Order: sequence, then structure tokens, then C-alpha cells
Amino acid sequence: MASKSEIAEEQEFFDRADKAREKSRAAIADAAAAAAHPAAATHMRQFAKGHSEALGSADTAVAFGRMDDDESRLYVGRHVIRDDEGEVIVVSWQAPAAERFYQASHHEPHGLTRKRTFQCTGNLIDDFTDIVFAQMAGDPAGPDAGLLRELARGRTGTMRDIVATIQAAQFELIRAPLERMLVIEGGPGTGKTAVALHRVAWLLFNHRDRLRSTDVLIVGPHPTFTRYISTVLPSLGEDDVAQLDITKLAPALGRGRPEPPEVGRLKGQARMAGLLDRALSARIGVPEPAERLQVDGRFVTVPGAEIRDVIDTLKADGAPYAHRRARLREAVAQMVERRGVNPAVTRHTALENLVDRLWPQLTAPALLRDLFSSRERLLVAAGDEFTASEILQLRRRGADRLTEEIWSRDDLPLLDEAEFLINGGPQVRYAHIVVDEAQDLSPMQLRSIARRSASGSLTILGDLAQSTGKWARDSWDDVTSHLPARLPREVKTLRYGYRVPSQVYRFAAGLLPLASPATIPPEVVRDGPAEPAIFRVDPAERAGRAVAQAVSHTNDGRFVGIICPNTLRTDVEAALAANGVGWSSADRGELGNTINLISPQESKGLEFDAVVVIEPEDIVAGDERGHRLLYVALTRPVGYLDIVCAGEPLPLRSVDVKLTKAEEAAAPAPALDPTRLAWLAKDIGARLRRHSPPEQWEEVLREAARLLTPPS
Ligand SMILES: Nc1ncnc2c1ncn2[C@@H]1O[C@H](COP(=O)(O)OP(=O)(O)OP(=O)(O)O)[C@@H](O)[C@H]1O
Repeated sequence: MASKSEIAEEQEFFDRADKAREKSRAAIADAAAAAAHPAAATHMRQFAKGHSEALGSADTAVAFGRMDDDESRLYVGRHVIRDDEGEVIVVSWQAPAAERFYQASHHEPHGLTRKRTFQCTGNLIDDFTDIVFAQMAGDPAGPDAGLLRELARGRTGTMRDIVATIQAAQFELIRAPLERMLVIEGGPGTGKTAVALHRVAWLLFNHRDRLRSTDVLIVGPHPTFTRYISTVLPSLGEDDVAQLDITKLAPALGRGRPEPPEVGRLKGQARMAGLLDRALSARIGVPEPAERLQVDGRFVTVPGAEIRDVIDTLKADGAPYAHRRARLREAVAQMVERRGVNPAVTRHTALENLVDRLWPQLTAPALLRDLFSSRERLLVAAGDEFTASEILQLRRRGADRLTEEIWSRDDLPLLDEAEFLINGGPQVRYAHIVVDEAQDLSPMQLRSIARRSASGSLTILGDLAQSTGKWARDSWDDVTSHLPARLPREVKTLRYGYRVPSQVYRFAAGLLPLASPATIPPEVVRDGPAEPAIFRVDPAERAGRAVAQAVSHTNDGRFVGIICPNTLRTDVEAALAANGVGWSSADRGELGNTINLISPQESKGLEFDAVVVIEPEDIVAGDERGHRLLYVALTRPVGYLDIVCAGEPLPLRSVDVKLTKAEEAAAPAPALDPTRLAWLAKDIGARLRRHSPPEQWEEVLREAARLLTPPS
């Protein structure tokens, strides 16, 4: 704890900076009020609003950090503040002048002697923590006290910004060049989402000449997640960035159709794009040898061959279907006009009917409904790229009216693809797109994202060890190959785990050999308050015990998630009701301040102070990569993990590793590529440095080698 006199000295600066900030705000407001005429006043008011927002809210601290070198000290805040002379007294965290605040480490202090991080209530300093580089130069250190204090704060239903405690490795990714397809991978809670959101704010600040907030899109896996992260960018002064869950990239139509997993998997494949394209082409008709039109009481005959020539040319053209249709109508109208008929024929029903027969007007839902409900259409569109049984899987009865059709989640990217083929678009394209939990997206979903990218500048976030569902991945190539390859691609790994306490992570990591053997676990930066608690109960008591655990956590003021497999959801809802416990359904996009009930799938990306995981065996059974799904569920706690189960708390029977024991012994060890080798060596080195003095290294390594050698 800093001394009272030190805090008072810093508070003096904070008060002075606050006065300067409010003076600037008043000056901006005065300028707006002084505008000569109404139009100028409106313009000035908007200008003043923007500039006042850029100063930050009056009740936030003017700064969160200070950095000192041998000659000067500089305060770092969310927004720049100038004094009466126009001198900068607080630099914005995004400005180049603030870079050293994030880059400095004991290993490489970047010329700094001290880095100070403030804890404030409003603009009042409660305390500060210091890292003094000069005293410890060259000595590797663990996470700083300011970071640990921040990580220990209770969570709520909304994510917080981390601007005061961004770590050096995270900062490098935040400021990575815009012209990249940057893949950020890392274990649960390594800060991928936090880094990407700060990267957006940083890019907007540093590329403001060519990147506006409306040019950026953030795509999340589900609505609860989007809501959970939605306050971070506004808190960094960016209100206009589009944040959508992946299902919002398709037209707003009736949703909720259940889909068997094998059909969903088929519909997600990239070859579905070819199927839709061929289905659309197959709707284009063949003219009669002579097409007769009755226009204003006169018959006109146009030779079919003449129309066919136009159709053949248009068929080979890559323009959207509807645009080509308009060109056909235009061409046929000219043919009729050339035969002496009034030019107004372009709007005539006879012409409209002919064009509609040859090149029907279509919408995306109509194309899909007509295709899926007709075996003949499916056969034609399938060509030789789909088997008979796949065609059967795609076939379904359409609703009598198009407006009554209910679409599945897997139909959505197909509707988007169809919309693209028919009308072109999408209308809005983005200069930068962030894709979170990208490891689970189907090729068709990735195509939807690719279509919205104006330049190929993307930040892709994910963790292959958390990849589950129909599109569970083992390589980033399977994801990035469906995205635009216009810019250089880089895969960067975040190594330190900030969310999950060591006791909880050690438990969850027991799943990794089954869930994702190639994964190098993150290095967890802190211990938690308790070991995971395991409650083995009879099935009949399971739901009640889970609710009791959740209630006891809320009584201690914790933000709680109950992660429950679908098989037990009804039981848990009944137990909540029977005990009169209020709760929020995170699966419906709600995250309440107390108890949240959520499926393992939808818990991705979220976190809670305390998590109650119900029946791990059922969670494992609920997904083809069930061990990964359980790994996701177990890594949601910031503090406490309770497991309530009748079966195994950590099911380690293999369902997705097919090797038998004998094959396992015979299987060659996976090849170590040089990057992985270097990474492993660095990782072991870092752990060794942190936990033991150099004179013990040899002994530790000898003991480690002994432990790793299988008994002969
Ligand atoms: N530098 C930091 N300072 C303070 N908090 C941090 C920092 N980095 C990460 N955190 C916190 O750690 C938690 C996990 O971060 P985040 O959700 O971004 O991780 P993630 O890698 O996206 O996790 P997951 O893979 O589970 O989705 C969040 O509460 C985040 O605010």
C-alpha cells in the first residue's frame, strides 16, 4: 500500500488534470453555443459532443498509469489531457508516447525506471502499485501486483476493459499492423477477446485517417457473448463498431428449425456454394423456337435463337443473377422494339411474363425452399458432387407459404450465399473484421465473413483445444483457407492464462491428453481461493445440490454460472423453481447479476466468479469432441469451481481417441517441428527461471528427465 503522503502528492496532479479536462470541455461547449446561425450551431454541437466524449467521462480517473525514466515522468490515461498552454499532461494509451508503458519489462525496461499503476474510485486515488525496473534489472518476475489485483476483482455480466494492465505480449498483438490476417490463439482466459477489442480501439486511433469505427465488424459465436463484450469498446470511446453474432449475417427470417447433425455438417461444407450456384443456373429456362408476345393488341414474334444467344452470353457472365436478369429484360425489350412496337413495352406484362419464364425473379429463401423441397432440382444442382444419400439428407418438405418457412442455424449461411449469388453484396463491407471463437465456424459461415471483408484485414481468435461441434478443427489452415488471402497471414500465441486460477486449471488440464494432445497448456499467472470442490451425489439429488451450491456462492456476492448439459436442463430449471431461486437464461442472451444457467456450448467465451458444472460425463457425451466441451466448461471460473455429479467428475475414458493400447505403443511420436521445439524450450526455460535459481537448474532437469522416462 502506498503511503498517505505519496497518494496525496499524486492526487494533487489528478485534481489539476481534472480541472484542465473540465476547462477543455467547457471551452468546447462555449464554442458550440457561440455559433452564428442554426446550421452552424448543429454542426458545432455535434463537433462538441465528439470532442467532449474524446475527453472521457467526468467521473473517470484522469490517468491509470505513470511512467518514469531518468529525465521525465509521463501520465497515461484513456484520453489525452492538455493544460492551459496546450501542453500534453496525460497521454492517451493509444498514442505512440504511451508504448513504453506496456512494453517495459524487467527483462527489457525500454529506458523506464518505474511504472506506476493507479487504483481509483472516480478521480480519487485509492492506492497505486509500482514496478521499479532499475532495482531488478535482468531479473525475470511474475505478474505485477496491479494485474493480480485487477484479476481478483469480482465479475459481472459485462466484460471490462484491461487498458491499465495490458501485458507486453498482448500489447504487441494489439498494435500489430492493420494489413494482416492475424490469428491469435491461446488457451482459455489468455485474453484473446480482450486483446482483440483493444486492438480495434488502437487501430481506430492510430489509423483514423483511413479507418472509421463503422468500418469495423466484430463477429461473435452467440448473442450472449456479443452482449457480454458489448460494453468494452464504448468504454474505450468507440460506440459505433458493429458487434454481431454469426447468425446475424443472414437475413432476418423465421428461425429455430432443428437439424440432424449429419445434415448440419453437410450444409456447412464449402461445396454447398457450388450446389446453390448450379441450382440458380438451373432455374434459367430455354426459349421456344419462336416466342410470340401480344403487345397492345398486336402480336410480335421474336426468334428463340436470338434470345438464346443473349441468355448464353449472360449465363457465362459472373454478375449477380438479378442483375443479369435485368439485362435480359432490356435485351428482349429491344428485340420487340426493333419489330416496330412502342418503346413503352419495357413495362408491359407480356414481356414481364416471358422474362419471368426464362429467368425467374427469385429471392434467397425462395431459391432454397424450392431446391430443398424438390428431388429433381436437387439432382440437377448436385451434379456429380453429392451422393444419392446426401441428396436425400438435404431434401425436406417446404412450408406452404414462404413466409411460414422455418430455417435452421445451418441454413443461415446458405441463405446469405444465395443472397450473394442473386443480388450481389452484401451491401456493407468492412475494412477490418474480428472473428471470435473462429475455431468452430463452418466453411459456409467463414464464406459469409469473407464476403464482408473489403481488404482481407482480419483478426481471427480461437483455441483449437476448445474447438467442438460439427466443425471441430485441429488446424488453423482449415479455418483460414476459407478467408481472403490478400494479406500476409500470421499465427500468434498468447501464453499466459489470466482468468482461470491454477487449482482449477490443473484439474481441467487433465482432459488435454484426450481433448487436444498437441496443445501446449497456458502458463497460469495466479492461484485461486480454493481447490475444485467435487460433490458426488445420487442422480435424484443432483439438480438440487447444484442449485444449493449456486445459491451459497451468490450469498457470498459471487456472479455464478451453472453449466448444465441439455439432458439435465429441465431438472435444474425445476430445482431452481422449487427453491424459489431467481436466475437468468444465458442461452436466451441474458446474463443476470446472480445465477445464470447455461449450456456448455454457449458458455464459450464467458466467465463467472464461481461455476457449478453438472454431470461432466453427460457433457462429454453431448458432443463428438466432448472432452473439449468439458474443458471449455471447466475453464470458465475466475475463482471457484464446483462439480456436481453422479458419474465421474473428470471422465478420462476416451471416446474420441481411437487408438488401442497396442497401437498406441507402436504409433510413432509426433514429429517436432523447429518452431514447436523452440517454443517448448522457451517455455521450459521460463518456468525454470521463475521457480528456481540457476544453480538448481541442472538438478531439476535431471529429475524431470527421470520422471519422463517410462519404466523399463
Ligand atoms: N492484461 C490483462 N489485465 C487484466 N485482465 C486481463 C488481462 N488479460 C486478460 N484479462 C482478463 O482475463 C479474462 C479472460 O480474458 P478473455 O476472455 O479475453 O480470454 P480468452 O482468451 O478470450 O478466453 P476464452 O478462450 O475462454 O474465450 C478476462 O476477464 C480479461 O479481462
